[in-house]
Amino acid sequence: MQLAPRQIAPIFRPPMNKLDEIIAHKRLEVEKLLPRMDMLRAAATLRDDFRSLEDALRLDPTRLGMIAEVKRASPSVGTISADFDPLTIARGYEKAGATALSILTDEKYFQGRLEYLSLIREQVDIPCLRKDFIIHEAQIYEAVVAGADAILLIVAALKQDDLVKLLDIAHTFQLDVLMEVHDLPELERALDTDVRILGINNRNLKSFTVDMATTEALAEEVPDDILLVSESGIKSPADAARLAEAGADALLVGETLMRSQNIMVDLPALRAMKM
Ligand SMILES: O=C(O)c1ccccc1NCC(=O)[C@H](O)[C@H](O)COP(=O)(O)O
Repeated sequence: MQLAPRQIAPIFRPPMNKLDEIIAHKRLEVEKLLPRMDMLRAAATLRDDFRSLEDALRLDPTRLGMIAEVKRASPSVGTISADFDPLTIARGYEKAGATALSILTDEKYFQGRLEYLSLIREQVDIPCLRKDFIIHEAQIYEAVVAGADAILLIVAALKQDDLVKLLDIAHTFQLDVLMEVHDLPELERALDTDVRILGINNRNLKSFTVDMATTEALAEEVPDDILLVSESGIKSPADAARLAEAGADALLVGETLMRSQNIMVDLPALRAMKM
């Protein structure tokens, strides 16, 4: 008697969204970083010159704080700046009244470099945030050694245990953390930690849709003592005023400032009156 061949059900794997893809790549980068982790941790403990992002954002009670982003390219729009000069951009932002800088250090997806952070940090006086996808403590030590005053932690990219652990390590180093959320379950997870600076990203990192209503919907749930930063897709003073009205304390703006032809006018114009 001949038996019918066993049917093997095909394994269904949903296609990776961009955030999953970036995180998968970060895991490979972290593997390469691990042999240097102990050395980086030791070097990181020597630093004591951190600039407080939180203090800087609280300094002016009347106007929105501005975290201006040094961003050469992005997955959603491709190349933003063909003749990219990170130091000139950063100095221009500082001169135009930025409260802090966000510097993309991811190479594969944003054409950034860790060296841009070190270079800029030496030449400006405002806090510098390492904008990358941090999933492991080794990246925090690397950020500290490179000169970061703050890092980004994306709730959607981390399990809760890791989120709490990485936040704790950052705070041990006096490194501020911008903790980023995009929806209510992520916000609830963020509020379950010692978060002090909360970013609401108007961009969905899985689909790239951008909607200012994201900040409007979530801001109501954020306690007053937590600094609220609205991020992404901010194009005009009208957008800024809308986000101030929603309760934002600060904005994080990349593409619009990168494309500005007159940063001395355009950057201050986005620093709307706080409500
Ligand atoms: O900007 C992207 O395309 C992007 C894609 C996938 C993950 C993250 C991404 N951006 C990170 C950011 O959140 C923005 O760089 C930042 O908020 C500034 O946004 P914008 O003012 O719209 O340049």
